[in-house]
Amino acid sequence: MTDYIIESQGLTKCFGTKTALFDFNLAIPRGGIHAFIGANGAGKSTFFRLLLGLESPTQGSCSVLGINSQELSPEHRGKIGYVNEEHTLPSWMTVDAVIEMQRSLYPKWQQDTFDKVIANFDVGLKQNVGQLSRGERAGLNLSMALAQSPEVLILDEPTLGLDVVAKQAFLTALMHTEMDANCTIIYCSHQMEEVERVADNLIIVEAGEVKYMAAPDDFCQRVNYWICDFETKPDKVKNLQCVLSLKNIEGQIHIVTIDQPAEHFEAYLLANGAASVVAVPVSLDKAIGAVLAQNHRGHELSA
Ligand SMILES: Nc1ncnc2c1ncn2[C@@H]1O[C@H](COP(=O)(O)OP(=O)(O)OP(=O)(O)O)[C@@H](O)[C@H]1O
Repeated sequence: MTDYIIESQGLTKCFGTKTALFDFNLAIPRGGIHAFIGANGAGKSTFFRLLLGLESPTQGSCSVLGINSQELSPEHRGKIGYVNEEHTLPSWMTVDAVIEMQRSLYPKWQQDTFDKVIANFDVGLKQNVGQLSRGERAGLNLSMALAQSPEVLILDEPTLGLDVVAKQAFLTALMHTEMDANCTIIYCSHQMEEVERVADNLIIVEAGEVKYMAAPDDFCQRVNYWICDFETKPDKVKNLQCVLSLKNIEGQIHIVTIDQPAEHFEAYLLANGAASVVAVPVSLDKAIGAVLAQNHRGHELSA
């Protein structure tokens, strides 16, 4: 039987008249890095807050480590790490005092992990936390979260605002530690190059629902990209359900489809006004971009 470390069933969360999550069903197996992807306001952070028991569901339920999120004890919480974009830490304390505080709170604290990860960042132990740069604060936060030896680590936009070097250091530290510690990492980011680099599994959230869950390569294989010459306007093609996007770029029609066998679709295009059809490889970035764009703006056509 699969060991699911995170599960949700029929999870719904409304804020007044706004529905942030609706019938959100998910089962995440233990281990690996699972990337949450979705447009702004899709419901990702709301799901994390429900998972951590910081909010209560309107309907349905979710669990982490096999425990209903509304019933997490301090001991369970000690097995869950959470890092968000704000990297909130007590600004008046010195770095070594914060580390000492964390070390005393987490019985499974691993000093060697902390030392290895913090070595990627230029953090002085005697500095006040408030004096650290954003990247240094992110590094300190990640080092402490990983040293806690969490079974689940939730990273919600952890690299927001970091420069390229700090971002690389963050990702390198994260990937090495994940392999060592075998914890399950939930990684939420809008940065597709990061997702491409770290994710074993993609969870694409759209308007409060789980839309797709697949390994990155499997997801890419479901998406096709076509460049065609049309003699007439491809209006019929535009409205097909499998078409994620259709754009006129310098007189050629670029079409992205999902879950549509390539040979069938090529024949369909040729039978419906295309004079020529060329299939081009799809990057993960493009595949995800097309899925998110569909929900954002609907299909585009300026033919
Ligand atoms: N406390 C709240 N009160 C009212 N509405 C809320 C509250 N928290 C979230 N929402 C709404 O719920 C929806 C989902 O928000 P959420 O923060 O989960 O999105 P997200 O996917 O994390 O977005 P982003 O990528 O922009 O961070 C949004 O429309 C948001 O305005």
